[in-house]
Amino acid sequence: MSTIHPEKMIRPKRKITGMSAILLPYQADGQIDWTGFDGHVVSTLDAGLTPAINMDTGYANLIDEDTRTEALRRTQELASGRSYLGGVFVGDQSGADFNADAYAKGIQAVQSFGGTPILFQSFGLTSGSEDDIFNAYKTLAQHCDSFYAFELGQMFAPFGKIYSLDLYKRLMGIGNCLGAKHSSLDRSLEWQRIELRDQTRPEFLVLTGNDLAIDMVMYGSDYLLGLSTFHPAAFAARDRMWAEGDERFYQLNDLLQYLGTFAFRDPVPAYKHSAAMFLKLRERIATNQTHPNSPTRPDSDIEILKLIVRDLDTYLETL
Ligand SMILES: CC(=O)N[C@H]1[C@H]([C@H](O)[C@H](O)CO)O[C@](O)(C(=O)O)C[C@@H]1O
Repeated sequence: MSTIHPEKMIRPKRKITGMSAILLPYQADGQIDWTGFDGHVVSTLDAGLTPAINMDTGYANLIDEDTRTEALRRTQELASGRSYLGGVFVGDQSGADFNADAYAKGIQAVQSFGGTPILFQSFGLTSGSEDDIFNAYKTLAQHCDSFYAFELGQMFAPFGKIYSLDLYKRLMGIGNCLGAKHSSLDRSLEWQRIELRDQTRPEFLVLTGNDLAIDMVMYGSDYLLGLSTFHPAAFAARDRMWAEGDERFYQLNDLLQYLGTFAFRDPVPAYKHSAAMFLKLRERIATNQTHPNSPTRPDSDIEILKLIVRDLDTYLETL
């Protein structure tokens, strides 16, 4: 039996840290829409959220080195001193050894543009024993000023791994590891992490990646979501309401959750097309095109997303 009592964990008026995975938009001719990217990074920063670039929403596993670097260069300039996260993705194959050099290179690239690295898992990072995994993070931590870890369920990526609580505790003991994104879609596992964090290192950020349970912030999670890229200002407004004890938090959260449940339905990776459709409807980007190798949604989604845009706009106007 679990010892977790979620009802006792609710943390009213907590200040939420919001991080948002930035969508990489495309033009009709298949080129990257850098103007749309810039605008989106700026509106995320201006809303008060921390942009996370070169994440899954930025097609981390599909883009080339030059694109990754260009995203970093632009974000550094736009952030002008404000903090942002850059994904460090190491593509390898099942059975591969841990490639510390490839991680170090990615970390160095993010840091050279003033970003904070968030380390994607890889086969090489997650396939060994818990001691091996811990030692790998210890090695990588030496290359970082500070960094974030990332746990990903296997339904998302074959190299993903959700760690034992014991290993999670050891990772929290790495001083310059500021937090970890948790993407298991399992509330219990996330509550366990929050509880452990509260007991051992209260300032460590448990960043929910659960777009199907965005209310995890009520219990002590912060977030690094793909969903918040659809409407950074709405997320920021919701977070402020929680911090102020404003009961309107709940209705805004409900609207955003409806969007999340729709956009992150099976097949989940097509959420990037949903995001592009939504941002296009909101006239934030020029097209709803995705990376050519990314799965798509049917056009019939657009009518539903239009209703959600309308409901959100109507609600935000009443505030
Ligand atoms: C449910 C979940 O974890 N969603 C997250 C996804 C998946 O982790 C990723 O699609 C797996 O490949 O990644 C993000 O979009 C991202 O980092 O860009 C954030 C989003 O909150």
